[in-house]
Amino acid sequence: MNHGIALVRRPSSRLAEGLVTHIERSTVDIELARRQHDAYSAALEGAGWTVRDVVPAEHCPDSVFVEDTVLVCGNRAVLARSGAPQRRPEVAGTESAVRAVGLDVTRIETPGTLDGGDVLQAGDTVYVGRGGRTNGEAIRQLRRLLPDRRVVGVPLGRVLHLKSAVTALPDGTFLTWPGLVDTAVFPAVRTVDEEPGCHVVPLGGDRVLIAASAPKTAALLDDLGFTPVVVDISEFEKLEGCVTCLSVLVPQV
Ligand SMILES: NC(=O)NCCC[C@H](N)C(=O)O
Repeated sequence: MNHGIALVRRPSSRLAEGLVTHIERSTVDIELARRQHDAYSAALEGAGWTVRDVVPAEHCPDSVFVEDTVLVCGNRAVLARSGAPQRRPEVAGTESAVRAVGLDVTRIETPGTLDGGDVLQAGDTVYVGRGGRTNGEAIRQLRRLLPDRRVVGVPLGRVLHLKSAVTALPDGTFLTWPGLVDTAVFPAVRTVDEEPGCHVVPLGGDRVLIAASAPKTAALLDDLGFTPVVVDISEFEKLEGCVTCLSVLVPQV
């Protein structure tokens, strides 16, 4: 079964210089990161996604976190404008990739700032984290760009992105880690026991991508009737990355 296209972007050899905001910097093993990225891509292929590489951006240390550069909603791609100015050059390569896929392209314009990691879609609702990378102006712009969606702003606490704190399961429930975000706006919240456990990517059917650093949550998902697809992304976690941020899924419509 082919679920659609998964955009990924190979790590820059400058990955270790990536931004860290809420955690201590630790040493990144670039060779291990490359192997983990290959395994991540293979996991997507194995779950029925056609993996396409966005042209690498060697001069951008954080470019592997391709999710932050674009929001894909149906046949539309909204190019992001990061609240971290050093990440803005990453968008050009993503623009070429989403145009090649045939998506209709718009963009967040100045003074709006938005990272794709702040956007969580569930049904017709688009939750947008308001924090260090995404501002109210971008949320306003998204409402105009996605008139058929309900756009809900969510104030963030001490966390990089909305999807660092909450993600959605295919059954309509939300996984969260306590204290990072006001969960009152989300229906059917499940609190997990480990921080990386609140980062999941539904891959189609009952498969759910989750990091190896969240074994208790992987067991919970299995117990709830999902099939966890486990990937080790330790080198990306050292830069505040999680399973969501290493790809952009473009489901077949
Ligand atoms: N969506 C994501 O979770 N992105 C992770 C981005 C990590 C990167 N070091 C950054 O601070 O921008």
